[in-house]
Amino acid sequence: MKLVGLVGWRGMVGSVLMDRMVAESDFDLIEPLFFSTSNAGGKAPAMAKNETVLQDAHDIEALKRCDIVITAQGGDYTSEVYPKLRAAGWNGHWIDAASTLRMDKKAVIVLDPVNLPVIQNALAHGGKDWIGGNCTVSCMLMGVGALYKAGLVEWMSTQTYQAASGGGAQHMRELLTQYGTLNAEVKSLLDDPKSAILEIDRKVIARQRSLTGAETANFGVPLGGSLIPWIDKDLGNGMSKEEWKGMAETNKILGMGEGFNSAAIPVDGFCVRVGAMRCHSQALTFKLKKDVPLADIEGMIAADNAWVKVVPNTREATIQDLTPVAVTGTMTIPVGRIRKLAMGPEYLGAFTIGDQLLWGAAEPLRRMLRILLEA
Ligand SMILES: NC(=O)C1=CN([C@@H]2O[C@H](COP(=O)(O)OP(=O)(O)OC[C@H]3O[C@@H](n4cnc5c(N)ncnc54)[C@H](OP(=O)(O)O)[C@@H]3O)[C@@H](O)[C@H]2O)C=CC1
Ligand SMILES: N[C@@H](CC(=O)OP(=O)(O)O)C(=O)O
Repeated sequence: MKLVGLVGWRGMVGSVLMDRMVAESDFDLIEPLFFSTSNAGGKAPAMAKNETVLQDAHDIEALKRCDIVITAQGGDYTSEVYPKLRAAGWNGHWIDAASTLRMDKKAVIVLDPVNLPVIQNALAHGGKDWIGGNCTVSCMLMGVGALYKAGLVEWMSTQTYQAASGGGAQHMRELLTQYGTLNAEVKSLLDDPKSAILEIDRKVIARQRSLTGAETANFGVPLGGSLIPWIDKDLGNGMSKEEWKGMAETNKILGMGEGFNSAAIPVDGFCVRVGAMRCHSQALTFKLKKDVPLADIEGMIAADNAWVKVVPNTREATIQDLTPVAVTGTMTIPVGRIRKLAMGPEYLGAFTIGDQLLWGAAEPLRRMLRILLEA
């Protein structure tokens, strides 16, 4: 059995990964070796078999024992440990949730329902670095990858509605705490059906504007009852790094190079943080290369993979099935609001949602592990 090192397994992404690995009986196929950055020598979790002691995640010799390392520990860990491990001559497979290595020429961004041929080609050529994509990009391609595979997309514009979980566990806590704070501010007025709504509104905005310090430590500004139209670093050219990833990673996943060559498909738009918990939603506008009947488009999308689900473009189906509340904790990727836009028959609109901890982070890694075990 392959010795598989697991790093970052108790974090938020790592815990979702562990749950999925248990659900899919992946531990039956591997000898797991659990690592920790904070508790080396401690007891490994229940999934451990023969190796029941937590290893030091910075111990290169311990990592070198592994045939495969799968990490959701974060980018700083990858930046520090990966080069040392390779420099020490380790030739194993590195599967990583962090963005650090994504655009490295040797690395493949893994999303096998979309790019299995790219993965297989890299495997055949000795590829060893398998990196999970940006959550927004992965969830989008799980939904509408069919249109790209069919060569139909001239360009795509995205408007995202990204959940607090994308920032990490502390961001989710901060959002909920803010909601609680705002509710407490107007509780007595809410309890009184005769109170004036504009009085409630005035108190809420005053409290939102007075949120400071620990109350906004993670997002920097209030998110509860608001939104933040900037995610990740400022690239200095008017674009956020999250927006840059849309084009760069989409093209790389599809095997079209690093994303900004002349053959690349333009993908651009605005990435916005909203007060959802762990589902990223996005409104998509496509310019197709030709006019394709709507029924054909829906059929193509529905047939693309086992998880995508076309939601009829009706009010009732949309509000029931096309929301973060409906999708959270599920593997389903609904795609709805599919319709031709007023700009012309080649212009297509759609709306899609994905659990950013499942298809957006953990699941592509787990499936890459399976591909390696079955290779
Ligand atoms: N959050 C997201 O949406 C996405 C994240 N990623 C990547 O995954 C990385 C990890 O993200 P995420 O899982 O959110 O990070 P977490 O902060 O939840 O976990 C990272 C590590 O923090 C340590 N840790 C310290 N305190 C705790 C605690 N109380 N509970 C659990 N773990 C704790 C653990 O390391 P140890 O056990 O060694 O102490 C853990 O592995 C990110 O940095 C990013 O690179 C990728 C896609 C999406
Ligand atoms: N940036 C994403 C989360 C994330 O971790 O992305 P990446 O894996 O590209 O760093 C968000 O905030 O929603």
